Amino acid sequence: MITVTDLRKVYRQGDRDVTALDGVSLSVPKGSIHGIIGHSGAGKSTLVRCLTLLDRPTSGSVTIDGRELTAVKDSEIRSARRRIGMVFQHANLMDSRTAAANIAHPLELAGAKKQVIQDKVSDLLRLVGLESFAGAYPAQLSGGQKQRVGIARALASDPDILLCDEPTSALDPGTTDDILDLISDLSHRLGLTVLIITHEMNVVKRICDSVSLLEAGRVAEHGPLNEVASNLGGRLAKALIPLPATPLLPGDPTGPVLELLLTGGNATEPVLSALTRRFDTDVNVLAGSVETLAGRRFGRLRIQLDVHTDMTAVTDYLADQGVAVEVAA
Ligand SMILES: Nc1ncnc2c1ncn2[C@@H]1O[C@H](COP(=O)(O)OP(=O)(O)OP(=O)(O)O)[C@@H](O)[C@H]1O
Repeated sequence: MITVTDLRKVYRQGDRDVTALDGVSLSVPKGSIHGIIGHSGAGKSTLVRCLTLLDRPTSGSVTIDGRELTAVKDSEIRSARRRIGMVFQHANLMDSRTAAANIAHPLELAGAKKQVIQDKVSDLLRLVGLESFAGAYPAQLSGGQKQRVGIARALASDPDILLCDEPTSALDPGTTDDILDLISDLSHRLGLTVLIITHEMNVVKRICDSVSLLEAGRVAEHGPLNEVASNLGGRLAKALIPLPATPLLPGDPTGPVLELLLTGGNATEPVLSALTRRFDTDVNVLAGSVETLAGRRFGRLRIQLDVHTDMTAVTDYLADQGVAVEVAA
């Protein structure tokens, strides 16, 4: 379990202070996958540096499985870091070492015995699906295979958590999905707690159990995926279930426009035809999107109704049906 409480990091730049993290709190239950999403400059790299003790936070605390990281003495930093497996955007492998020797490296540094290293490395190669690539050099591996070696190396010291910093940003979409599925599978099989830092919503959609939106050093929204996706007005919901813009063109009808969010059961129910029958109104679908997130279906619709429709009655009816409604225009 990872618990971050009121973490602040202020950098001194010339004669002014830059607040990179402004009271970040988050909690990631053991064995789950939490995504941190944010634009450039939001504070993601600073958070990674504070979590890996590359930077000391100005205030606040970080605990991993109950152990306070921020209290670790400088002399204990190296052993504390071994509890955190790091996966980066680029695998940063040593070109002169084979895949197996790259994975062995942290074990050698920790002084493990030769036989222990050999056994562990072959287990790890199997775990990441690279049994037949033990002797391959990085130049002979694809981007996805290199990332698999990087993941195996991160797991070599049996870490309590896996911290992935933009692990798929340099990969093509198919390889991205393979690597994300591998991380998800490892988390489930090993009971590994994973924190994944990304600017790609696809990463959150595919494997995260929960997510935090980082903005200007603060957590703007957070929660389990199905909770944030159910919040019609939320930015995470808009990003998780995006709708294309539908600007009005000359000659378009001018009736009221509604945005609807259908979750769980009602995402598959014929809400629109019920609406048409009940209110004797035409429904014009302007945009729609259906996503399956955390095993649940979410539908988002932008619809336009007949200009004479009783909007209060419609919104009341939809709310009764458990459909979240926002009047867009
Ligand atoms: N060493 C530093 N000294 C001064 N300011 C810094 C330092 N590191 C980061 N910052 C500032 O802190 C803020 C957050 O930066 P950070 O690199 O953590 O964002 P980020 O979300 O990782 O962005 P990106 O996705 O572009 O890497 C920015 O305003 C940045 O200029």
